[in-house]
Amino acid sequence: MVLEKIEQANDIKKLNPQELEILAGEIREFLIEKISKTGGHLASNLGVVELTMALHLAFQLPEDKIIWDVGHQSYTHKILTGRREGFEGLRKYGGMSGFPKRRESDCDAFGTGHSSTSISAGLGYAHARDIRKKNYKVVSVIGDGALTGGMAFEALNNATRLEKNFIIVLNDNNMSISENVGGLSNHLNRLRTAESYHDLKEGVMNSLAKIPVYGDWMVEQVRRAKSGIKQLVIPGMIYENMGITYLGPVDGHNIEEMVRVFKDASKVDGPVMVHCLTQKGRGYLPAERHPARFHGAEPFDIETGLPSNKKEKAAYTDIFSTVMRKLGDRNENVVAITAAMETGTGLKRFHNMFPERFFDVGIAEEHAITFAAGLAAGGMIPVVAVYSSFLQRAYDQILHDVCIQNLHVIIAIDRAGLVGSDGETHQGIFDISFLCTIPNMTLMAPKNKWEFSDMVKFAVDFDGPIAIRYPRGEAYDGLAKMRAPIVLGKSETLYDEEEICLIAFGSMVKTAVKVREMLKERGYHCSLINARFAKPLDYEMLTRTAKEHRLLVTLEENVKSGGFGEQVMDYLEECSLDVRLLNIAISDEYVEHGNVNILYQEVGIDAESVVKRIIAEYVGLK
Ligand SMILES: Cc1ncc(C[n+]2csc(CCOP(=O)(O)OP(=O)(O)O)c2C)c(N)n1
Ligand SMILES: CC(=O)[C@@H](O)[C@H](O)COP(=O)(O)O
Ligand SMILES: [Mg+2]
Repeated sequence: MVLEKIEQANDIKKLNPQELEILAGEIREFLIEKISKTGGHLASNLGVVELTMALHLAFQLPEDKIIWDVGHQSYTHKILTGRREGFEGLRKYGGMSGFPKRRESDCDAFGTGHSSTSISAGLGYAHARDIRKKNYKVVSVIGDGALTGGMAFEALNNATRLEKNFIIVLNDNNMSISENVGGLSNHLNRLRTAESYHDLKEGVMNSLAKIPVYGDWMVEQVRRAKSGIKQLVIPGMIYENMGITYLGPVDGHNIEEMVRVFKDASKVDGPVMVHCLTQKGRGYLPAERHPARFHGAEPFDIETGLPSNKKEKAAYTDIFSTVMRKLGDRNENVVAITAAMETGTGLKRFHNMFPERFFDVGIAEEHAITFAAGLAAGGMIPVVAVYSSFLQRAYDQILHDVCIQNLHVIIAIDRAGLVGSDGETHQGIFDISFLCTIPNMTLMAPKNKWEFSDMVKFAVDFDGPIAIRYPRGEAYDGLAKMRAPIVLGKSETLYDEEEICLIAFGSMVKTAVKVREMLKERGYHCSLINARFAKPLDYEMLTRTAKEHRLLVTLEENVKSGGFGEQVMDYLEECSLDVRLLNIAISDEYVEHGNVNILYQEVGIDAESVVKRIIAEYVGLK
């Protein structure tokens, strides 16, 4: 097997052209086989096999810096840098990450997970190189989806002041997770159909040479032009006008051609964009046909392409999808917004039913929030559905555009809490802390699927900024009969006893039910409150429970710092309420990838760990 000849970075350079072709096939087989078992970002990776090989042939690692945008397409890069074995434990606890990590390899120049950072980071690297008088190449690889993110444009704008070489490889597969949308995508579509870089180059030179008298002189001038790259009428004029040399389009599955163009690009002084055309999912028919389904794939059967594990229960995302469809029907002012996560956030059905009230704004969370603020100011009821970790990008927009003006924008925060295999970049464990610092914001979290549905309806009838956080995966269907109406800033008492009072927020109610049962078995008496609101807090409930219990325990799937528990603590202190308080939350650290049940144990918020901590605390009181 040619693949076995690849043991470390740059081994690929020892292969002959026939072996390179075989290697591309073997890498694809390897990826399909491994990801069918572990799950992972299959379609994006199948699309960049040749592109990655060409980069590794044209550049020298780890001296040269390749910076992957998002990083979900870095699997071939991992294989070519000696990490083939790591695929056994891909995205598993203690195993190899699905994203580039500086601590994993010196060939991973920059850690990622979130989109549209690669040009900024690459530009930083390039300036650092020049200031420190080093001589390496910097290559940022960005997808057409990631290029829709504001940061990418900010970086392109800034890159034009660079005088030395900096290569931006645009991996254009005409897809984000779903179909890529917007003006940029239209622009790239036009470039896609332009003549290829090489044909154009040859064509231009031949035509020039035929011009009488001046032809040869002109060819010579072009040859001498900036950096020796011969370009005249370039389809990527938008980049050229900005001061970024554009080379393309290039066939992103032709290794030889790409290596030639990358070498050409290395000679350019200043920023240069190489536009490569690739096919998402290439080489595996189900992924070619359904690139969105195989973007982030669960384990699947290779023959059929169908998921290996059957989904038993509805996810919170499914409930959201149903409620949004109903609300869209009931209220024609309801509009839905996603930042390129139509499928992931469950808005596909809303899109199909109300296309004129659905907006995919591209990978642009900051814009999504301010756009929603504008819609609200204009009389609509916008619902922005967004993953917790991506919402981190829009802090200022929530504060400046939504909350100062007290606008009725609803933020549906999916993937709030630990998400599992995507790891530290994607864990949604900061939103309680960053949202509760903002005046005028209201933050809720449901205990189960019915309450979630009630909360979405409550949010639509509300007036003002309001967010609902809910976790990835299965919606809890316990406590079905407990369905008291939602009242602003009011909690729900589920069990009223004495001694210990568990006050749980959102997803932690499910854990708290288990904790309470375990404590009861050990002879403790336990109240259980479903907090429902982290902001505003239920002050009346806190005052009462503080007086009636010896120990209050807050539970949340968020970092402790600035979280629900710390706010409860502040209130108890402010009111000099004399009761012992234990905050169950995630400590001040990033949580790596792995199965969420393992992660709960790791961070100490699983039922067994919580029971141990409560008993230790309570015993200490006696
Ligand atoms: C800030 C942020 N928002 C959303 C995402 C989710 N996301 C991951 S990959 C992706 C699409 C990227 O498209 P593209 O860059 O074209 O890469 P492709 O998968 O097509 O190779 C999105 C929306 C993210 N990682 N970061
Ligand atoms: C790379 C990325 O950001 C997304 O593809 C993400 O992995 C999707 O996560 P879910 O599987 O939770 O939708
Ligand atoms: Mg793409």
